[in-house]
Amino acid sequence: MLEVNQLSKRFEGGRGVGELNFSMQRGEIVGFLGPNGAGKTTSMRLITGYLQPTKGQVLLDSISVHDQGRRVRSRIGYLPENPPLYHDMTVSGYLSFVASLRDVPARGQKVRISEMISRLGLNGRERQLVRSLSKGYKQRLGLAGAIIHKPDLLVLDEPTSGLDPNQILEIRELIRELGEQHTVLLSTHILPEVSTLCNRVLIINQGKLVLDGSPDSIGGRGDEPFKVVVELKGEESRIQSVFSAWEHASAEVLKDNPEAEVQGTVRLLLTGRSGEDFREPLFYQLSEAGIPVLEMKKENMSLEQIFQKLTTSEASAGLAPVDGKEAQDEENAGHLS
Ligand SMILES: Nc1ncnc2c1ncn2[C@@H]1O[C@H](COP(=O)(O)OP(=O)(O)OP(=O)(O)O)[C@@H](O)[C@H]1O
Repeated sequence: MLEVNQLSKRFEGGRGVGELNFSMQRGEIVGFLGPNGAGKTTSMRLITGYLQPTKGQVLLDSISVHDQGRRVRSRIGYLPENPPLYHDMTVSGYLSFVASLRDVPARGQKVRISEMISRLGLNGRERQLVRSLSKGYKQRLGLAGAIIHKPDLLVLDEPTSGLDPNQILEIRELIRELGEQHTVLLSTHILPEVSTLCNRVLIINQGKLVLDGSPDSIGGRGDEPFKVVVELKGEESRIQSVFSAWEHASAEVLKDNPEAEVQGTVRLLLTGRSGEDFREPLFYQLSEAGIPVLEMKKENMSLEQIFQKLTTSEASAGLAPVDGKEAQDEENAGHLS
């Protein structure tokens, strides 16, 4: 549905975004992550046609967002980080203003506005001035304005930023619902938000895309050693001897359970080679040695760990492709040349 090809924007000082390549299928909710200044807002403004690229193109169902602006933009809804709300308007006044701006046919406007009001939980606030709305309700109103023209693609720039925990949950729930009818690209700093809402994650760092994958698959990236944590019953010295020369993995005793000695249990972290799942030989090794297994768990890197790894100074060095998609040219990492 959305194709982003070689999309670049160069600002003075070499900042901006460089050669972004990714596509989105209808119905996906894609999380767009990156540290401050990585290029999320710039990318979103390029994708929505609010900013002209220095190079590259954005196609919505094969139509260029930049060449056929008005025609394509009517199919995109954009909620900027600070939605431009007019504070002296009422809630319904604002929605009717946006509806006209977005070419919602005059005949259907009233119905559409009342649909938006009930869909976004703004009932009872129709005549309230925008300036007197709480931040959470302003965000709801911004979202209502972004979808009033029934866009296919919804682009949300940090939609939960500055909200309190209850408002965050409410807006997240709304986004989840919107994701049932719209394709959503969503930038955020809140990593659990991505895990709970999105079926795909893009990570951008210093203007470059450094990861593209599903939240589940990126935890088990192919370039990481295969790791398993086991909880075993028995004496530590005997358990260690079982693994002292084991061919599949090295073992390290974890001292994270103060009750372990009293319980007569040992927790081990086993680290093997990347891509080699040794759980089956592990089972036979332990059963041969007569050591009961209380728990066995494959260790995946958390999204937080991956984010940190990809966006710190050694960012993007040695990245493996995820979900068959190559991370972008590592030589280009850093500021754009
Ligand atoms: N209009 C502009 N003129 C010059 N430089 C700009 C402009 N807009 C953005 N930049 C620079 O481009 C880079 C990317 O900025 P951008 O706002 O896209 O990052 P971001 O990932 O959205 O950051 P944040 O999470 O802090 O909102 C930054 O280095 C920023 O200073």
